[in-house]
Amino acid sequence: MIRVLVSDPISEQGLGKLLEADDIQVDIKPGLPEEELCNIIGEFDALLVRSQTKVTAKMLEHATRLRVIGRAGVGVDNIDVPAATQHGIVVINAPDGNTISTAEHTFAMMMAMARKIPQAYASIQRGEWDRKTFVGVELNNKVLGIIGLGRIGAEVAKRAQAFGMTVLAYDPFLSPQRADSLNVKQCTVDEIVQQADFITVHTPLIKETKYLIAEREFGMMKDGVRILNCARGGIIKEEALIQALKSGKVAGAALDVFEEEPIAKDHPLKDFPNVVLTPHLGASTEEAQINVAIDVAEEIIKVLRDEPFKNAVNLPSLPADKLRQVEPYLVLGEKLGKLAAQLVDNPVTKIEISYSGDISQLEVAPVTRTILKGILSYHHGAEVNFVNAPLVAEQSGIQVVESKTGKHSVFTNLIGLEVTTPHQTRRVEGTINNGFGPRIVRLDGYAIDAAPEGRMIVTTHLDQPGMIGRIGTILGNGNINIATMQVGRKEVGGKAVMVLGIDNAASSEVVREIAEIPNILEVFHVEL
Ligand SMILES: NC(=O)c1ccc[n+]([C@@H]2O[C@H](COP(=O)([O-])OP(=O)(O)OC[C@H]3O[C@@H](n4cnc5c(N)ncnc54)[C@H](O)[C@@H]3O)[C@@H](O)[C@H]2O)c1
Ligand SMILES: O=C(O)CC[C@@H](O)C(=O)O
Repeated sequence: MIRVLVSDPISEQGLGKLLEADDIQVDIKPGLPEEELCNIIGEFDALLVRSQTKVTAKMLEHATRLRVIGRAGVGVDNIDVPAATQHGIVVINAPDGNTISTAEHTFAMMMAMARKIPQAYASIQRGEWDRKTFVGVELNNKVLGIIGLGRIGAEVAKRAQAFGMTVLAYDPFLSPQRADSLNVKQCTVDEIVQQADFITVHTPLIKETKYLIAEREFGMMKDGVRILNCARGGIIKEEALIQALKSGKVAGAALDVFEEEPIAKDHPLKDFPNVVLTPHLGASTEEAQINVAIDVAEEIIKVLRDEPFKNAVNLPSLPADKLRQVEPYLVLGEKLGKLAAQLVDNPVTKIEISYSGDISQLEVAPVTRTILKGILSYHHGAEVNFVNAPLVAEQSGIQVVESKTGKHSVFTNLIGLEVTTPHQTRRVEGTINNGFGPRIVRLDGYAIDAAPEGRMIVTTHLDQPGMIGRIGTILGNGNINIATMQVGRKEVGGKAVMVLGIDNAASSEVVREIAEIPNILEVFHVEL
């Protein structure tokens, strides 16, 4: 039985598909302390979290069965993603489900700050009727600077234009076409901070965005600027904001997120009458919580059932149609990797992968991963998988070179794989042959045609009369049936390659006997 642990409060309505699956048992245990999570995590195949559970490297040390961590939301900063990758655990998120909620919350915060609504409400609650203190500003004709124009930033831009604002935007991945289609003016961060009346950030919190807005940027801003953060605490430096509020440079701030959450009871930001604070509520709508739970539950089921999934944050993301196009090559790639690994000694120092013909037009990153997995799992064991194979290669100091060439002179599609160790370089090539599926078509440049499956005896030898017969006799004496045979050579009497498909495993004794035949150069017992 597949077991899933839900360790944060997540909409049960959204989790429907997981809860209804016959082969999946779901344990809902929100709020467990780290110690207890460490004790039980080893029993689960999947972990589903929101933002409270901290998925630490320490916890992952105990997660011996875990295949996937699902985050019901966008930000994965509560998950140690590098540690998950190291353990070969897929991390998926639900990036779309709370976009509108967070964009609307940003807007609610902007309006609340501009019109001092929370302060006016608090005054009414105190029994006052004060119509002088709470004079606000209009959004109309103001300049809004958006830093980070992804899903949420773009929705904020649309709403701002409906309110008559001019929108400036900075995002390193913003194309001029996208900027045009969203009717925003592309600017640098410096231009934004100098020109905007309102500034809002919608980036993830990463090395490049930590303290993106700090003392220097506040110093460049217009007097009376208003600041919003509904993304992550730490993109705007709180200490610098506090100083800018004190000096009067900043006329208002609206914050949903903080450098430390929950904020301290005596947090200085609470003391400013012109600051509006909410406790990380951007995604807190009924709709968003159902949406993210549905999205993440569906994705977790796909990962657990080995079906294609799309929202992994530690894998190259590929739309489903593109993934379908490369699917046949995934099997071929892994088999070529396994074959090459069994034909070379250790340590592997370089892996060169070339894609020719049809496949060179496709997104090959997943194929490269399966090739690396095929090679590395032979030496590193089951802990190497699709998720961590590139990392294991890097950590092992293996140089990985990927290239694409156009049409191939012989094959409509071809994957070439060259594996180098300090003592040798070996090249295997494979194709997808319409009607015949994956085929190994060359070994060290010798033409062969073999299905990459089952057990094989692979030899290199000198092409001389009687070689095939002698090998056949040894295998026959060992009660090993030959299912298929392929011999490739370049010239009569020269070096040749033989690939024998065999029905049962050959003992090391049998392999040694073959190796002792005169003019046998190498013999390998291969299992694919
Ligand atoms: N308050 C909440 O409850 C809440 C809810 C959802 C999301 N969020 C936060 O909002 C963030 C944005 O969410 P999204 O769905 O729009 O994500 P997204 O990935 O669609 O957009 C993020 C954008 O930031 C841009 N970016 C990256 N580095 C940048 C940099 N150095 N400078 C400027 N832009 C940069 C990216 O190119 C991308 O376009 C999330 O990372 C999450 O932390 C908060
Ligand atoms: O789970 C939440 O409510 C916060 C979600 C939000 O910060 C996110 O990154 O998706």
